[in-house]
Amino acid sequence: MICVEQLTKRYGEHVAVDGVSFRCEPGTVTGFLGPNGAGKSTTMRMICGLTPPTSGGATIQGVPYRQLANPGRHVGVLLDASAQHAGRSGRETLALCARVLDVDRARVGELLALVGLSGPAARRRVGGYSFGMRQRLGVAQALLGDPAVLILDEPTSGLDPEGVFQMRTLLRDFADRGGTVLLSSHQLREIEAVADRIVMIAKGRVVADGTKGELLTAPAGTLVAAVDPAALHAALTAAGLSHHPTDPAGTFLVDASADAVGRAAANAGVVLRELRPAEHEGLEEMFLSRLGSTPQEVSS
Ligand SMILES: Nc1ncnc2c1ncn2[C@@H]1O[C@H](COP(=O)(O)OP(=O)(O)OP(=O)(O)O)[C@@H](O)[C@H]1O
Repeated sequence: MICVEQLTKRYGEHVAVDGVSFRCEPGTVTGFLGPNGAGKSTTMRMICGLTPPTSGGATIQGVPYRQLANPGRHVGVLLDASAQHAGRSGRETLALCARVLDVDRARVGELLALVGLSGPAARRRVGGYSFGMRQRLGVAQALLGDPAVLILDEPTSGLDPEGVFQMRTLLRDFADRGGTVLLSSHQLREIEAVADRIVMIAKGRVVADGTKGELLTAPAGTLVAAVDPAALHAALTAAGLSHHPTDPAGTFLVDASADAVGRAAANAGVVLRELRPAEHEGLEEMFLSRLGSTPQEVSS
């Protein structure tokens, strides 16, 4: 469990994070979204005790990060994949980390395999790794202490499509086994695919916080279009089905099931060219609508 209470960070006059509160529960993946400069990394750094908050606080498993004994056994953190010693191999990096965390060295090989870095890649120096390989190593490092909580800042950036899929599976499995995941990303499709909850911030403030079901509202009803929109309108009216046009081409959103709409059209002899359940608002639409219609300036 991660609890964030009224976290605030000021840099001089600039408020980078402004009274941010949210919770991440065991068994869930929380997607942490926001435009560039919104304050995601600063929030995560404060949760992990790397940046002192101006006010407010955060706990992991009920305790501030800095008070956790051997924190890597409780929380796995990936904030900056490039912050690894360039002269060590991937295997050496994890082996050293295993000693520090006092975990079984056998886990090193297991985790290298899990993130797709076994074999020759494990023996190469990290300085020669691509950014995606460093991300993979960083995730392996975060998992090494078998923590109950993961805090990952953009772990899928730089990953190839297979890596993105593996990461999604890995995080889903981790949460399904009772783990708590806080994950920031700009890849909205990834967040939509893996997250149970969404916390979105803009200009340092929370602008959305809820389950995917709560935030990505599904308009009830059916979308229907006919070769003759006027005839369809008449058929829906005759059947007593409430409806309104959604585009100039004559597609209607009907407040009824597809069965009922199809029957009304068939009874009136109306030829349909489209009949489907209305789709929910996607994460991209939610993201843009929460930012407002005007283009955002990057916070400076
Ligand atoms: N050490 C610092 N000194 C001064 N300002 C800072 C510092 N760290 C961050 N900021 C400012 O705080 C704001 C939030 O930055 P942060 O890196 O947390 O945003 P972010 O949401 O992670 O952005 P991105 O998606 O681009 O990574 C920005 O305006 C940034 O310039």
